[in-house]
Formats: sequence, structure tokens, C-alpha cells
Amino acid sequence: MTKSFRITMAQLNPTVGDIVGNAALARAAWAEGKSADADLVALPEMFLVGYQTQDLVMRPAFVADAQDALVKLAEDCADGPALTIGCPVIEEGRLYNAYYTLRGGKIAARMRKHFLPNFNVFDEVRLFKSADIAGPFTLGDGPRIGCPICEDAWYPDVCEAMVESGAEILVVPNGSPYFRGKFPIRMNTMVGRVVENQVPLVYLNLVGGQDDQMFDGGSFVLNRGGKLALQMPVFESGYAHVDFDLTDKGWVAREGDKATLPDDLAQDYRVMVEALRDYMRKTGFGKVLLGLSGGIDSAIVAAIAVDALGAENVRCVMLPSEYTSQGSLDDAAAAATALGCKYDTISIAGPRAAVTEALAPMFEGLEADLTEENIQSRIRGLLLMARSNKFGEMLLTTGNKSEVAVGYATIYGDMAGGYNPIKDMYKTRVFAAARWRNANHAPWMKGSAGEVIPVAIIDKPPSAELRPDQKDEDSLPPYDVLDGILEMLVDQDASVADCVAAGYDRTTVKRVEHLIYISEYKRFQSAPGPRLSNRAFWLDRRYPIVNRWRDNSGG
Ligand SMILES: Nc1ncnc2c1ncn2[C@@H]1O[C@H](COP(=O)(O)OP(=O)(O)OC[C@H]2O[C@@H]([n+]3cccc(C(=O)O)c3)[C@H](O)[C@@H]2O)[C@@H](O)[C@H]1O
Ligand SMILES: Nc1ncnc2c1ncn2[C@@H]1O[C@H](COP(=O)(O)OP(=O)(O)OP(=O)(O)O)[C@@H](O)[C@H]1O
Ligand SMILES: NC(=O)CC[C@H](N)C(=O)O
Repeated sequence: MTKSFRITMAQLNPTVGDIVGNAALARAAWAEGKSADADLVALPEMFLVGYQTQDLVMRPAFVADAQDALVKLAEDCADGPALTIGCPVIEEGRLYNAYYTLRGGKIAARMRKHFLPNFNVFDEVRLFKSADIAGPFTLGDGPRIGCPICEDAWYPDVCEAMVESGAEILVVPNGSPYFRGKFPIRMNTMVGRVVENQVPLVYLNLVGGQDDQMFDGGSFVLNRGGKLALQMPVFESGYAHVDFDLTDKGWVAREGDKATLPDDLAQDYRVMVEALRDYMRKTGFGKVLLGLSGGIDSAIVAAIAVDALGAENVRCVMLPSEYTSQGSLDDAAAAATALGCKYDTISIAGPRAAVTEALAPMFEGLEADLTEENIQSRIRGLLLMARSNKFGEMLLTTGNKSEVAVGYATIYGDMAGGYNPIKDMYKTRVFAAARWRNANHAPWMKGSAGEVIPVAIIDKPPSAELRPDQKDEDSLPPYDVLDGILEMLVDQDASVADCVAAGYDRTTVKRVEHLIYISEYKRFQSAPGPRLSNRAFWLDRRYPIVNRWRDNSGG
């Protein structure tokens, strides 16, 4: 009879700090594996405490709680498959990112991470000690299993050492967050490990949102030679049972379901929806509100909110001034109707007159300028935050990455709010995402199918409507030019000379560079939002606020 071994891959969504809740998810996964006659149930990196914990993991009391829960989990899962799960540990006063095998009521093995990621959103060198590479563990007469923990599998060394010391299957637990285009990089890297070592590999990722990061799941199994045996979907919690048969070539995974990957725009939109949904659920909120201006940014944020939370949990408020056009009033109402969400109108004329009157003695003899424009934005922020306080609806901000990059927003005005779903999406892509949402629908969207963002909103030129006939292009270069320069300066760390060589006008590039640097203080005080690129504002790109350096190249 062929010898076989079944692994249940648990691609689940833990919550940072909810050790009790995460342990309950782990027990449910173990029960699922037990009823499927699995030999091993595997959970991702740091599952018991959630990921990323940042400095929380440096609290000894937190690690002690996690270790107590680990022991309890082992006892609860005694009679059935082995369970592997990530959990931090302090040994000899040093903190490690560890991965445990629980079996027969006890801790049967523990592996600790060797390569600590310390780039982009990762700071693991600051948090953990690097451990020596561990050998594989064995379960009865099953395969010897090596567990390189996430970053450990991104370089040849750990996998090679594990296989040299007898590992027959590599099970890689991951906490690998999304950025656009990351999946093929991950897949190619894992194929590399399989080809180098000639053993099958189980890649198991977390799913779900944590602050700015979205863990996209997409777990898979590769056979020798790098052939895909099984592919789990992206962004979905779920289980997959994979059977390995012992053949004359060693252990081979049986072919399973192979989910297809959505395209980049579909994945970006899904990240914005799931990140908002998880941010709300995990922080304990159920309802949101936002200012709906009749423009594209607030319209797409409303659509994302409806898809994440359901129309009944989204309130849109139009706050017109004397500069608000009839077109904006009509477009905002049409967007709210198309989305089916709550819609209110509050005029800012009264509060604006009151503020103008209060300031009149102090501003006597001075021309009206940006000050008065921004007061409108701040009154909107004040009114929206009052509604938020009174009814417990979290205020969403609506600045896209182009605006966030150049500081084209009013601090304490339209920047007021708790979460910004489009923070890492450039304006030109916001238009594409709006068109994509109008043309596509999926079961994970709580909103209805069809044209939820009126085309009139997509087609008109963007305007802040803070003075008569204002257009964004009066203050900024056209968005296709601005976004092209920003992609280079922000996402690719290109020089001014590089931008000039790419065909951009040097004066425009220098202006954009200047705006990026002088608006660092605004980003420092801005709401978090989901990371879509590997150069999102917050952890991927950390700049000083005080900074006199400018790039004089390309002159
Ligand atoms: N380094 C620094 N550290 C700390 N604070 C700093 C600072 N530099 C300036 N400041 C302070 O920041 C203030 C200037 O910032 P802020 O008040 O935001 O004003 P500001 O950036 O000058 O103006 C807002 C801009 O956003 C545009 N906009 C676009 C779209 C929508 C909206 C909207 O409101 O709906 C607005 C608007 O047209 C205008 O160009 C200064 O008064 C100064 O006190
Ligand atoms: N008349 C208004 N009623 C309600 N909210 C408004 C109004 N004007 C501006 N806001 C809020 O302030 C944000 C910034 O708006 P503004 O229209 O000035 O610039 P924008 O970046 O082009 O955004 P949008 O595309 O949503 O108009 C809007 O997204 C909206 O949330
Ligand atoms: N948790 C980790 O070690 C993550 C690092 C890894 N290279 C990734 O993002 O996939």
C-alpha cells in the first residue's frame, strides 16, 4: 500500500493581540483537519499573536500570555493531527520569531527564524534575534518536515541546510503582505527553492488586513521541479487538504484545486475593500461616514465602503458652499442613489459666516486668500467629526496618493478622519479603478452590480471647489504628468535627472520634488490606509520632516 501523508493548510485571518480569538481559530482549524483525517494541520507565521505585532511583541507579558495559550492549545489538540503554529518566544532573555509543532498534548518541536526581514514594512532586526538554522521534525513514520519561516525561504541557505539535514518536505509559514505584482515574485522565489533542493514545498500565507497591510493569502504547493500542485485563492480565508504520496522519487503532492489570480486592478480594489472591512471589524466599528463632494475621490471611497460594509452602514454627507456647483450637487446625489447609502445635506454657509465674523477683527484690511478657502474644508471636517462622535460612525478621508504626495489637502480639514482607503492609489489609477468597479462585480462586494459611480463623475475635470471655477490643474500639473513624475520620484527613488531624461520638464519636476518634501508634516499627521505598492507612505518610505536637501541633478 502507498504510504501517504495529509496536510491541512489553514489560510486564516488572525487579529493582532487577540490571543484567545486566534487560539480559537487554530482549534477550529485543527478540528477541520481531524475530521479530514489529516496528519498535520499547518497555520501561518506568528498566527497565535497575529502579524505584524510591531513593538507589542517586545513586552515580556505579551509573550508570556502567548506561551501560556500555546501550552493550552497543545493540550486541547492532543488527540488527533499534529498542529504547527507561529508564536513568539523569549529564550535566555532573547526574543525569537518561532514556529511550533504541537502533538500528543505537548510541544513536540520548535523552530526559530534565521533571516529577519528588515526592509520596507519590516523591522524584525529591531525586534528579534536571529536563531541558528534548525533541522526538520518527524511525525511517526511520516516525512521529515523542515519549516523555514517566511523570509528564511527567500534565500537558499535555510532550505538547503534543512534538506541537507534530512527534510523531505518544506512547509513555509508566512506573514507576507500584498503589494501590486508581488505574487509572481513570491512564486518564482519558491520555485527557486524547490528546484535547488528537489523536495516539495508548501507555501502557507496569512490572510486579512492589519492597519496598513493586507495579507493576501494565495497559499500554494509546489512539487519537485517547481510544478504547481495546488493553488488557494487570494484574499479568502479557507482550508486546503493536500495529500503527499511516498514514491520512488520521494514525497509527491497530489494535484488539487488551482484558483486563478485576479488581475492587478481587481486585486488593488479588493485590497481597499478588505482592508477597510478588517480595519473596522478589528477596531470594533461598524459604520462609516464621509463627505461626498460629487468628485471622483469621495465617490470611489463611498463605493469601497459600501462594498466593505454594506450600504446600510455608510453615510454620505454633501456639505455645499456658495462655490458648490449644481453639477456637484446632482453628481453627489446620483452617486449616493446608485450606491443605495444614506445621504444627508448640511450647508456650511451658516458656520462659515460665523467663523468669518469671529475672525473679522483679526483679519481686518486683509485680502481673502487660501486661509478662507481652507476654513471651508475645516468646517466640513468639524461637522463630519461631530456626526462621527455623536453616532459612532468612523470618518473616512478621501485623499488619493497624488494628493497625499504633494500635500494637496487641508490639514485638520479634508484630512480629518480615521482611515483612508485610497491613500496608496494615484489619481490616474483612481479613474481606472472606478471604471473597473462599474464594469465588474463579485460575491465579496456588498454593493450592487452596475454603474455605482456615475460616469459624469469620472469624466469631469477634478476641482476642490473652494473658490469660483477652481480646477486642480490650476495648482498642479495635469494628473498624467504629476503621476508619472511621482511614480519616478516616490516609487522608484529616481533622481531629477532621471525624470528629465524620461521627458519631463525640469521646472515641473523640481516643483513636484519641492511639494513632496514640504508636505512630509502633513503625511505624518495623516490617517492610515491600505498599502498597494511597495512604496507606500508610512513604513515603506520614511523621510525626515525637517529636510533642506534638494536634488540639483539634470540642470
Ligand atoms: N513643516 C511644517 N510643520 C508643521 N506645520 C506646518 C509645516 N509647514 C506648514 N505648516 C502649517 O500648515 C499650514 C498649511 O497647511 P494647510 O492649512 O493644509 O494649507 P495649505 O497646504 O497651504 O493649503 C491646502 C491646499 O490643499 C488644497 N486642497 C485640495 C483638495 C481639497 C482641499 C480641501 O480642503 O477640500 C484642499 C488647497 O487647494 C490648497 O492648495 C500652515 O498654516 C502652517 O502652519
Ligand atoms: N461640497 C462638499 N460636500 C461634502 N464633502 C466635501 C465637499 N467638498 C469637499 N468635500 C470633502 O473633501 C474632500 C476633498 O475634496 P475636493 O473635492 O475638494 O477634492 P478632491 O480631492 O477632488 O476630491 P473629490 O474627487 O472627492 O471631489 C472630498 O473628497 C470630500 O470628502
Ligand atoms: N514575514 C516575513 O518574513 C516577510 C518577508 C518576506 N520576504 C515577504 O514579504 O514575503
